[in-house]
Formats: sequence, structure tokens, C-alpha cells
Amino acid sequence: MDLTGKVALVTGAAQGIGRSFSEALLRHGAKVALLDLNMSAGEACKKALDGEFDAASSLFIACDVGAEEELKCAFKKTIELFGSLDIVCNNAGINNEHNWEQTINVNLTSMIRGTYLALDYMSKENGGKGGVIVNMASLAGIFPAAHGPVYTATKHGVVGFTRAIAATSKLLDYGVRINTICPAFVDTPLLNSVNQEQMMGRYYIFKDTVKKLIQHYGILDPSLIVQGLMKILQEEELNGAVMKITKSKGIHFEIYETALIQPEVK
Ligand SMILES: NC(=O)c1ccc[n+]([C@@H]2O[C@H](COP(=O)([O-])OP(=O)(O)OC[C@H]3O[C@@H](n4cnc5c(N)ncnc54)[C@H](O)[C@@H]3O)[C@@H](O)[C@H]2O)c1
Ligand SMILES: CCCCC/C=C\C=C\[C@H](O)C/C=C\C/C=C\CCCC(=O)O
Repeated sequence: MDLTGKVALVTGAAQGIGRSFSEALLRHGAKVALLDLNMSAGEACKKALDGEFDAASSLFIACDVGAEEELKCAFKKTIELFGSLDIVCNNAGINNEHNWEQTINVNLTSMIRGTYLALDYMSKENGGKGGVIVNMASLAGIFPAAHGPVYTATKHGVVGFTRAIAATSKLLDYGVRINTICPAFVDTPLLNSVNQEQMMGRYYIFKDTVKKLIQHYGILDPSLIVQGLMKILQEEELNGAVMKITKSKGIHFEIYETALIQPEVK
């Protein structure tokens, strides 16, 4: 996919992986809607990006992805300003085992809603011209993390939903590729949640164990996750792929058995 002039929407774009995605998309000539709950970080991010790229190429939208109307409105604004939509990165996520219902809402419900909204605009079934959706999961979407059962559940949900909706997209010829990325630990502010009792909840007792795990497995630079995103955008055959990114193996894929015979619907 040539990214020049393409329109992307990135959630959780003010910092961390989402910000790195947004910078890379702008660098490749795309226009980017930057969605984030954190107004001050979002505005600071937009200002910094304007110093490097044409200010008209990006738009910051204050948006809580967990709030249905706000997310709908953000998609609408993006299309009103930029005229189309080609790429959606459902990236916003939290690690909050204390308020675990919020973790489910942000990490899973909003990924599903973001995917459906993206399909409403991009699916050929609705007169759209196709596109690419990337849903951010985690290695905790493949392996259980004893230190974060709800985080693990949401990320397993993202992986399962993405694989299934990607199969639907293929069957019904939506023209939209949908993939997921599962990184190990990445150097972003999210890792600070390990030190916060109000985030770790009853698993705060594991904080030193998790820190040792992080030290053992190493911390990835966000630029490697950007490389994973670019691979997904460029390799047209990738649909329903579960991309893993670790220090020891770099970018690679989870291989699943073919479990179900998919019915022919056309
Ligand atoms: N950092 C890691 O080690 C790591 C590893 C694997 C997967 N991930 C996943 O990558 C994604 C990005 O994580 P990160 O490490 O960049 O986190 P981060 O905390 O550094 O950044 C997340 C961004 O999302 C925003 N956000 C949070 N809740 C939101 C909401 N309700 N609505 C809108 N924006 C919201 C935050 O304000 C923040 O700007 C998450 O889904 C996370 O689970 C992170
Ligand atoms: C998961 C509970 C601790 C939460 C730590 C905070 C956020 C980090 C979340 C990331 O999504 C990473 C989560 C799990 C990584 C699990 C194992 C790493 C194994 C790495 C390897 O095999 O190289």
C-alpha cells in the first residue's frame, strides 16, 4: 500500500506506540486523525508533530474510545475533514486490574466498536473502497499472564475477534484486511502501571516479579512495533494474521491449526 495521501485514524495516539504509529504514517505521506482521551498530551503531541509535518496533515480529536458516541463522532469528524478513511489502528489500551470493567471496555469493547465503525466506512459492502484495520493486542493475547488476568482476557479477546472478523471480511469480500499485533514489553508509559497499586489492584503483590520478567525478556523499542505495522500495511496477503514481536525472535507470526471449515456464502 502506498501511504501517500491515505487517511489513517489512530486511537491512543498521544503517546507510546500510538504516537510512534502516527509519526510513521505522517512520515510516509498519510493524513492522520490522532484520537486520545488525554487532552493535554494530545495537544502537545499535535504541536510537536506540526513542527515536523504539515499541520493540515493531522487532526487531534479528544475522544474516550470507551464512550460510544465520542468514538462515532471522531470517525465522522475524520471523514468530514480528510474526505475518506483507509487505515484504522485500534491501539488505545490500559492495564487496570483494579477497575477491570474499564479495562474490558477500553481494551476489548472499543476495539470491536472501532473495527465495526471502520468497516461501516471502508467495507465494499457499504460502498467503501476497502482498507486495513490493525488491532493492538499483546503477547498476553496468546499466553496467560498470571499478573494480569483481565488484561490477558481482553487481549485474548482482541486476537479471537480479529481472526474471526478477518475471516468474515474475506468470505463477504469486504476488501478490508484486519490483523493484530502482539508485542512483548515495549518502552512506553504503560509499563509504569506495574508500580501503581491503583492499576495493579490485587496483583500489586506481583510487581517485583513483573519487573524481573521485564528485565529478563527485555524492553522493545516502539520503532520495532512500527516496523510490524508497516509490514502489515505493505503485505497485501496478510489478513487475520497474529503478529508477535519479541526481543529474542523479532517480528514473527503465531501459527494456528486450521480449526473450522468456513462455509461458502457466495
Ligand atoms: N507497552 C507495552 O509493553 C505493550 C505491549 C504489548 C501491547 N501493548 C498495547 O499497545 C497499546 C498501546 O499501549 P502503549 O504502551 O503505547 O500505552 P501508553 O499508556 O503509553 O499509551 C496509551 C495511550 O492511550 C490513551 N488512552 C487510554 N485510554 C484511552 C481511552 N479510553 N480513550 C482514548 N485514549 C485512551 C492514553 O491516554 C495514551 O495516550 C495498548 O493496547 C497496549 O495494551 C503495549
Ligand atoms: C501482564 C501483566 C503485567 C502488566 C505489565 C504492564 C503492561 C504490559 C503489557 C504488555 O502487553 C506485555 C504483556 C505481557 C508480555 C508477556 C510476556 C513477555 C514474554 C516475552 C518473550 O517471550 O520474549
